[in-house]
Amino acid sequence: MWCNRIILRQLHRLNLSNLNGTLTTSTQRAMSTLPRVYVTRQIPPEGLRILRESGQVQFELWDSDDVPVPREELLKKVKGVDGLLCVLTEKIDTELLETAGPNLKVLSTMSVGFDHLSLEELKTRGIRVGYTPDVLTDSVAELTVALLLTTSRRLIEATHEAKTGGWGTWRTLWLCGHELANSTVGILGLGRIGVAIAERLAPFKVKKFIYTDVVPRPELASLINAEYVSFEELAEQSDFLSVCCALTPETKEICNKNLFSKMKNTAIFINTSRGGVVNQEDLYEALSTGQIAGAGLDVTVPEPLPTTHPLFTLKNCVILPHIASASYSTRNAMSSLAANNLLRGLRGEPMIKELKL
Ligand SMILES: O=CC(=O)O
Repeated sequence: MWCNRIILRQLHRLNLSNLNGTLTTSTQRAMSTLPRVYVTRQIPPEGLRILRESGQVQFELWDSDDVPVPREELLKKVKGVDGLLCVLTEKIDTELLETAGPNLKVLSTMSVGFDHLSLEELKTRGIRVGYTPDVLTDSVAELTVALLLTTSRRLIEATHEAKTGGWGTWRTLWLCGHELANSTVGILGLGRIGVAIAERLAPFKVKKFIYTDVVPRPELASLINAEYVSFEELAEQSDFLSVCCALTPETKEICNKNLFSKMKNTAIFINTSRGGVVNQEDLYEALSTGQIAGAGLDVTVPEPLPTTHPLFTLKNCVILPHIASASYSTRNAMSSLAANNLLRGLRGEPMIKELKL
């Protein structure tokens, strides 16, 4: 047994597809009894190393980071697997779970968001779900601050002007934006990320933090001295409104005409959660008519947003390609956590970060 484990670790380090036919029968037999796992993306190296060296699973991988696994291929590969490690581009729905069959007991997503998962279906089937909160909080908060400043101080417009000859003499009101000092910052959905954003914004001399959520979150709010307000008050009072809530049926398109029409016309709207919380037609209307001053979006519907989308025509809309957690250290941490969640789940142990279904 001990010997088999060592051999298996070594084999997993190698590309097994090149070894077919050279494995001894007993090793092949030992391997075929290991839980089968499908990994839907070439995840960062740390997570793959953990899976390989565990000696606990046999896994197949969609070996690309540039192209998501085609749905048809995914459905083929999940048949009979015991575990699945996915990213946010894969829809884990009834069809997929049905195709996977009853062996599937553990799903691990390399994301903090879980709107790509049919939680009800997973619960009904007794499938445990791991995800990757916390390890990305710093990275997402940092990017949110960067996006907020880029949008409010019009940095994209400014570099464009400098590069393309629009930079004439120094002008008194040219490219003026809105500053954080003495402002009110509103947070829609106060969780770990909202707190981390506020902590980073506070040194910019923000006057007041306000937030709204389904219920008050006094413990988190006390960390940043934030006041609980209604949704309407959040809209009316915020100079900067940062969306940090999860996408659920309740929050779908919650940022719509109703919200934008109540906002100040000097306000900046920032979304680093999910594109689905925003009605993009209403946002376009609000931005193009000057109802609000600007928007910074790291997330859209769909992703990628077609380059012909009207939002791309607006100077006061900064759009990033969903990169909030994209730092090397964070993506490796997410990959490790996803791999460890999966392995623990398959061992029947509590995961490091498990969703309560
Ligand atoms: O959007 C990123 C994530 O959910 O991890």
